[in-house]
Amino acid sequence: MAIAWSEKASSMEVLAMPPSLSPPVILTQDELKKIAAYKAVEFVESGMVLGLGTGSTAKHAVDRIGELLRLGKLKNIVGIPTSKKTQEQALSLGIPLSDLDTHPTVDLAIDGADEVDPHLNLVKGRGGSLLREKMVEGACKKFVCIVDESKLVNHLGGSGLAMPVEIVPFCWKFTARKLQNTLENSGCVAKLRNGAEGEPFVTDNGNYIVDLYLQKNIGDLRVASDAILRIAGVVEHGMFLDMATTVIVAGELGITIKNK
Ligand SMILES: O=C[C@H](O)[C@H](O)[C@H](O)COP(=O)(O)O
Repeated sequence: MAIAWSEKASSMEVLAMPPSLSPPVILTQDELKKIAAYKAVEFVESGMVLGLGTGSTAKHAVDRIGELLRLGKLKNIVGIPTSKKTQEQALSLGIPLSDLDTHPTVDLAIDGADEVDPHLNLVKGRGGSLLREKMVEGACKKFVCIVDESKLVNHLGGSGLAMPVEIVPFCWKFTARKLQNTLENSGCVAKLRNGAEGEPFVTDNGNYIVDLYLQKNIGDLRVASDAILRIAGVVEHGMFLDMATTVIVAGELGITIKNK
């Protein structure tokens, strides 16, 4: 399956696992995430402004950057975190932080994804951080996405899991209904995301998330994106179209690097 997906690569490199991790050792999903993350950090150079992603995969990359800084192997790094959680992690590791107001151009961002299609389009935001991620990764010269092979899909929405949309809390049911109606040809079901104790999940920006579940292919992604963004009440959606410049996939056969 991974090979069929790789055939769409504009440029692709398949790397063998390090000897210590070669089959028949069965790696956990978290170990695969860590392998992808460490590979991505090899792209980091001293003096860079870095977008620091959010989620269980990006966490490994942030840990590694902190470690290399501590060892003196990286110097003069400035990180721009994509969530409050990543901000806390980076601060705890002593990574100097900034923001897009001060550094409007980011050299490199490293972040995970929930889905990756054969054209390197992504679904992001199942952790709720899609807005800040899209702002930071949209300001990057290079965006390296890191995933384990379970994230590969034939088309966005193809996992059957959530396609997140950040919306304002005001009259959220109205906005959720509009979203569902807009994507009705895809058999869309829109559900408000709940957090702890059944309360609505609230993003770092004070907004809600509506998760879209699509029973059919969404079709033209640009058309769907534009239609979603035209709905008043929508802040941003989790489709990251043409944003990743590189995707690093860690799987049981090794690491695959796909470049745009
Ligand atoms: O909002 C969360 C982010 O978009 C994450 O990058 C995405 O959900 C992937 O997270 P994970 O690496 O934990 O699977």
